[in-house]
Amino acid sequence: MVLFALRQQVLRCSSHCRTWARLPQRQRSGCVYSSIHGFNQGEIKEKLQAFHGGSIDLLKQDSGIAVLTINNPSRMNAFSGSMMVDLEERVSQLENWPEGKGLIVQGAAETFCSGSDLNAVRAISNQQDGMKMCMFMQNSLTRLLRLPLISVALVEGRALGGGAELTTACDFRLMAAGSVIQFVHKHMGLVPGWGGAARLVHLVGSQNALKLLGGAVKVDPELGVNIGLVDGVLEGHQNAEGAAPLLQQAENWLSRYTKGPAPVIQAVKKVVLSGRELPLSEALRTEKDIFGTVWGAPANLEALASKSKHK
Ligand SMILES: CCCC(=O)SCCNC(=O)CCNC(=O)[C@H](O)C(C)(C)COP(=O)(O)OP(=O)(O)OC[C@H]1O[C@@H](n2cnc3c(N)ncnc32)[C@H](O)[C@@H]1OP(=O)(O)O
Repeated sequence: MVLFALRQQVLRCSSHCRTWARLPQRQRSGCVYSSIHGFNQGEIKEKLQAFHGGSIDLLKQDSGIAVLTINNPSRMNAFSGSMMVDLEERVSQLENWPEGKGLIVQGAAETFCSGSDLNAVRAISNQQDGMKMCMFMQNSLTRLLRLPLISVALVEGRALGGGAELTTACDFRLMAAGSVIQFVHKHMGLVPGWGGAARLVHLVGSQNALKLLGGAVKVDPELGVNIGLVDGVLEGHQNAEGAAPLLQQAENWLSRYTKGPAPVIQAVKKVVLSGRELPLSEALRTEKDIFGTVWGAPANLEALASKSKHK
């Protein structure tokens, strides 16, 4: 049932953009939790809104690459409750962006994100609220990862706790020299709850995931690359002499994958997503359907007419 829903989601968010946009949020979101799991999104949103501070800012650019900024510098970009709600809204905006091809997730003011805001955590430290927050963030980060955009986390400074989990909700991770990703949950008497452990196992394998979580290991760029968590290392810090600004470096890095028409780039992400999440026979059927959305479409006909050679 869940797999069928995912397949439908992958398809719907592909070719039938207008139909997709008309569907109720609940149906088109690809959420993990809904009312059948006893999850009431409106209720937890209202609760989270009470813990304000900071924002999640979205800039959609003509290049088809959007920049999502975690913006709460006075708390090292920790996620307040209202920022969790903001994130869910920004993800909805990105789900409805037909021209979109890529996404960069960064932190403001030279650091990535220090996880959930400990003031909010203290206020909702009871079991029930904790579970609701966990489900809310899992839904948002799952939808982020399932966007039909190629996404990259640009890690500068520290990505701690929930911030480390957020990096795993992107397709790729780039680290600036001197940066650290650290799943500090164990030191907080916790384990990841925003889906970070499940995604980490997929990214680096269970042995490495156990080491990173069990040892709350500080992952620097070199270790990150060695274990396959990190896809590239960027030169210097923002404004370092001689180096391009980090965001520019990340855009350059990403542009090799986002070059081309949006429907084709989105289809690329969708076939990989279905291969990643569905059993083989389901993934093959989904791939066939996604193939159907690009076969004979303008980009395909244009390429055929130009008799292009791939030398
Ligand atoms: C399922 C989710 C699990 C989680 O995410 S649990 C949260 C995990 N994160 C943490 O425990 C981070 C705790 N903070 C730290 O370790 C340090 O503040 C950190 C990030 C290494 C930065 O250290 P420093 O450079 O020395 O700066 P600092 O400590 O003076 O911090 C500057 C101001 O930012 C605040 N801050 C940093 N991280 C925060 C957070 N997560 N929640 C709330 N406030 C946070 C910190 O309290 C300080 O504020 P103030 O200037 O004292 O008012």
